[in-house]
Amino acid sequence: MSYPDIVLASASPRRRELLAQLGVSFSLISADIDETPQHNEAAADYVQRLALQKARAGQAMSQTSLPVLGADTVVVADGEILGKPADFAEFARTMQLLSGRCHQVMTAIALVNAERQLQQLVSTEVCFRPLNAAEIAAYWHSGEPQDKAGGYGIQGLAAKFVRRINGSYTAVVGLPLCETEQLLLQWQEQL
Ligand SMILES: Cc1cn([C@H]2C[C@H](O)[C@@H](COP(=O)(O)OP(=O)(O)OP(=O)(O)O)O2)c(=O)[nH]c1=O
Repeated sequence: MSYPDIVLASASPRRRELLAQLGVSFSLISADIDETPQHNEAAADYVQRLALQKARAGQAMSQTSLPVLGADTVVVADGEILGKPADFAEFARTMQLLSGRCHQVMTAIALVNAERQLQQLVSTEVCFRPLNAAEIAAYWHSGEPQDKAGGYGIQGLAAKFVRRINGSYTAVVGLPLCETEQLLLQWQEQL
């Protein structure tokens, strides 16, 4: 079965590259939404709400009848949502939380048009070796952490911090390819 043509509602170069790996034909739209968590919002609810909001915003902006794909990724440690670090202090605190232990990376995807919506949540465990203050500072100055959830990129310099993962590597990078393909096929089947 072939995939539908879609619109990817994302400004993330990682998501663009990952989606291209599937061989899906897609156009891009950048949907800016308010990413503030609601009071006491659980991480799984938050990440699913944002993926859906991105897809809906992309759909409204492009006014397309094609399915629009939105995604959101957060790092979760001790139930706390760790988004993109605003400054070095926040980043250093995040790295201290992640150092020498395992955390969850949650990525939600949503595929929508005016009539339908499909959603999926993917949770992956990532385990870091212990990090020292000097390497945390050096990593910040590399420029890699600033635009990434949890302040790290598993596909980049932070690969050396990762002892093991249990789950979907592509979900950690920002778009779970196995589940995205299944969602696209499910969309086609239901037509
Ligand atoms: C944990 C982790 C996150 N990330 C990235 C994936 C996402 O791009 C980003 C999480 O921020 P998001 O808010 O999910 O996405 P985004 O703002 O980059 O893009 P858009 O909303 O336009 O789709 O962090 C990595 O690249 N590698 C990693 O190991």
